[in-house]
Amino acid sequence: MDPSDQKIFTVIDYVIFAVLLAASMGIGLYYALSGGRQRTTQEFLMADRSMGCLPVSLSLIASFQSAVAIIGVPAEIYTHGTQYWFIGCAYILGLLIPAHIFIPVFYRLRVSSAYQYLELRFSKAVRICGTLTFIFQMVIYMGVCVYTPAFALNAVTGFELWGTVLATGLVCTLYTTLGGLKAVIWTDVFQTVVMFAGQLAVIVVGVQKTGGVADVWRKVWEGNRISGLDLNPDPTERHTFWTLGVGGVFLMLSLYGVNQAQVQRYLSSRTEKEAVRSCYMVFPSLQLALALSCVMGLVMFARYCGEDHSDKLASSSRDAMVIYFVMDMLHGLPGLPGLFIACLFSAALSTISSAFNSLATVTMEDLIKPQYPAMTEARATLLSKVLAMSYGLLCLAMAYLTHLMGDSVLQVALKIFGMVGGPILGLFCLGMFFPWANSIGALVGLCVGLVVAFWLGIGSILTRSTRPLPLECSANVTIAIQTAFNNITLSQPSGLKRFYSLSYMWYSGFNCTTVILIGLIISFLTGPTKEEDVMPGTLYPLLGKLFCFLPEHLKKKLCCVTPLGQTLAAPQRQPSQHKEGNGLAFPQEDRSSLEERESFLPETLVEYETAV
Ligand SMILES: O=C(O)CCCC[C@@H]1SC[C@@H]2NC(=O)N[C@@H]21
Ligand code: NA
Repeated sequence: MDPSDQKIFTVIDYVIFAVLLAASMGIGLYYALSGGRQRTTQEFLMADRSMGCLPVSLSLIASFQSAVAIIGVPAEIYTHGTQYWFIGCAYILGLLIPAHIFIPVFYRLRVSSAYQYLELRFSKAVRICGTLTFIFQMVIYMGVCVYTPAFALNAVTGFELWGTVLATGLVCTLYTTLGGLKAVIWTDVFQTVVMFAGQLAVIVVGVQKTGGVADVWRKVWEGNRISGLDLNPDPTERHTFWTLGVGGVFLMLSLYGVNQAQVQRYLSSRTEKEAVRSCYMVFPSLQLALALSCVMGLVMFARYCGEDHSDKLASSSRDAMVIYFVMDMLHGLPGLPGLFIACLFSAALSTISSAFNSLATVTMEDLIKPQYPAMTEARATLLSKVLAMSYGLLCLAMAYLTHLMGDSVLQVALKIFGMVGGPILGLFCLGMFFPWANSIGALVGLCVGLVVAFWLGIGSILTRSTRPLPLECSANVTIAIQTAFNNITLSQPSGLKRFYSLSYMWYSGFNCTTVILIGLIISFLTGPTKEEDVMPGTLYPLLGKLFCFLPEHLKKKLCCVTPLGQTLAAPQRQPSQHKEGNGLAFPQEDRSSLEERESFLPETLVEYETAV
């Protein structure tokens, strides 16, 4: 079946796609005209901190589950087998650590942007560098997210490419600009449901058309697509339990721990407990999303293994082959191709809108407001909307740049997170877990971390070649080819080549560690910070918890838990400066939330608060 010539999309398919765009617009308009009508930045950027854990948890998933995962993961499973599924093991620590370390610290500082933390802990310069790094990361990532669905569809179905990119970009910019974070979160909820429905439809139809579950299982098993637990410790091995299960934890922390898009959702929760609960609720839904995309890849393999389809897709990549598979399964079933298109664009829209909104937030809170503190709410909100619009247009330009990247889109996205998200994670860990770290150490650490990350990333693009598994699905052929492959002992790269061949799944962990090490070394060289000079509430006594077996005097030196009774030197700030939202001082809190904070913050902080 060559889909490009057959009429795939009936009217109903276009209607379903149009309904998705209209529904998203409708939610955007609803929040533009209801509630506070998006008149304050607290509402536009923080949803009035009024959200419940269900919408927040679905929105957390939608933010980093885009068309890249919907297309890239099945392509990954089809090509390399189910090893990638072990990334699910990283979701355990990857969500527990944000829930019990990052969320409490951010929530109790009541900041609007994660990068305000960097000023409280270090200095304004560190905050600005962190913000600019985040903007860089999200703009590139948005480009990949806009481009992926449009390119893949165009390659297979002739679906109008730039018209789609424009329609997606404009609809998304509009409802994000009109409805603010409330609209983004509720459209994310709707779009996540559509995303799951679309993938489920493809799996059900695909299994049915490939001869049923037993047949599919036999083919993927004999096709050597069910990967065992690969405990190979070699860090240059692309996908093993270690690179995915452990390296993936750092990837998850860079996204669900310190990425502004997720931090903003945690901070938009009604209470800290709601925020922690929403983080817990991400786990089952994320596992479901991972399972759906992996099973889709297995069904696709079962359908095509042994047949040679490369002629039909000579030009396009494995990614486009996923769309070919979907259209091959769904054509002739009116409405289902449209449902999958809606699923693809739901995945893209929910990620892009989260990126727009978080970019507008940090630009306002971290770059503009501190320069113009006297700006009125009305002007600040208007400016936030203009920013959301301009980031929308910028991402369309980035979409074109994506055209030039080589790898599979999943690999491109994960490399971006590793190369840029890793150093940012390192910066926050340096601040939260190491009281001695000072601003110079943080700045130099971040810069060196980014330079090394890009040196490694670009080096790997220039030297990398992944070895796909053979596409045969009869056991003996596959094993024969497999052993032949293994017998070609690839000359083990040495020195710099070995450095370049580090698995991209280790980028987050490697770059995070670089920032921490360099940051600590420079801090010690330039005079480490004394723990009493550190702003209370910006440290988490991780070392104290890790080394709880140490004797008390050693622990005191190591882990910054200020013993009870010593009141901290109250930072030289007048109570009048306690302004909500600028994050530069602790806002006056009513007793209730103060009690809530008691459980976590070093006791002395409570004394400090009551003393002030
Ligand atoms: O889908 C994307 O846009 C990016 C690819 C997935 C990003 C990471 S992988 C681990 C975690 N699980 C997800 O579904 N997304 C993030
Ligand atoms: Na998404």
